[in-house]
Amino acid sequence: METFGARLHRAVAERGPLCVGIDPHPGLLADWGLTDDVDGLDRFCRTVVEAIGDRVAVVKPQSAFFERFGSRGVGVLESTIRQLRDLGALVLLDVKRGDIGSTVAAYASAYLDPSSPMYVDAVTASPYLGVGSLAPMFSTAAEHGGGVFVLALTSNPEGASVQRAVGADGRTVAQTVIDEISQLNRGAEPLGSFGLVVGATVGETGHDLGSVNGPLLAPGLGAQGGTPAGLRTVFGAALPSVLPSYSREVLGAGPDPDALRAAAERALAECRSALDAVG
Ligand SMILES: O=c1ccn([C@@H]2O[C@H](COP(=O)(O)O)[C@@H](O)[C@H]2O)c(=O)[nH]1
Repeated sequence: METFGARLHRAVAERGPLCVGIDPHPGLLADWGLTDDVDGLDRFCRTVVEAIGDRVAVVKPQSAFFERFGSRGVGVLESTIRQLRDLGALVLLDVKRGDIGSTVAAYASAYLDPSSPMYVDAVTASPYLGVGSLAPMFSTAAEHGGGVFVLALTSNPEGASVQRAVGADGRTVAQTVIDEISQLNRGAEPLGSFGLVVGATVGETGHDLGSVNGPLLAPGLGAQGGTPAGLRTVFGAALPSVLPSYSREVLGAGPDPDALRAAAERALAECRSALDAVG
């Protein structure tokens, strides 16, 4: 079985280093001339899938925007996931789950077990009940070729007060997360399956991201003010492992599928040149 790290490495080689988020904000539904209901949600997602599902390496639906419509919204999420996977995109569900280990095991079955209706290639996870509490996600992901992206230094300004807090051993919370994920990825080739989330907005991190040997998801580009040029400052020598992620910046170009495609292509070109400028 091919690991998530290997599948991601191949997808990025074939389609380029870009993740596009599906975040159907009420304002975007309105801008697209859609109703703020399940039909509008479904139309929005089908348009995004049609425009980019066969060309973007990773697509990241934001679960919150589906959950707000209850079970029918979750139904749209399930069918969006299926359509994206059929078109060859890797699906990273942004759901930021975390809990005590026995409950994390249930989340792992929900998202990372291929027999689940909500099965995706990877999920985002929150480490604030302890990275060790996420162990069932890591083991289920490893068993089925899935991936987990753990929050380390998030793109929002409020994150720093928790993530940069210093523990008894002198390391920040973020560095503890970085170290534990690096340990999980040790020796993996061509890339580990366990990633980190590090916002494109955080500036120079003062943290060691060089030994992670896994993907570094960089949200916060575009709408939150992060820029491709700024990625070098944030990631330094770890730049080759970065997976830049845009949602509103690309989605705002819709509803015309050609315009959405063009926005994704523009984002990819800018990220490629920023990432290629290493060294
Ligand atoms: O640190 C983080 C972690 C996750 N996100 C999520 O990414 C998108 C960003 O959307 P934009 O429209 O590109 O701002 C959204 O789903 C967030 O929940 C993040 O922004 N920062």
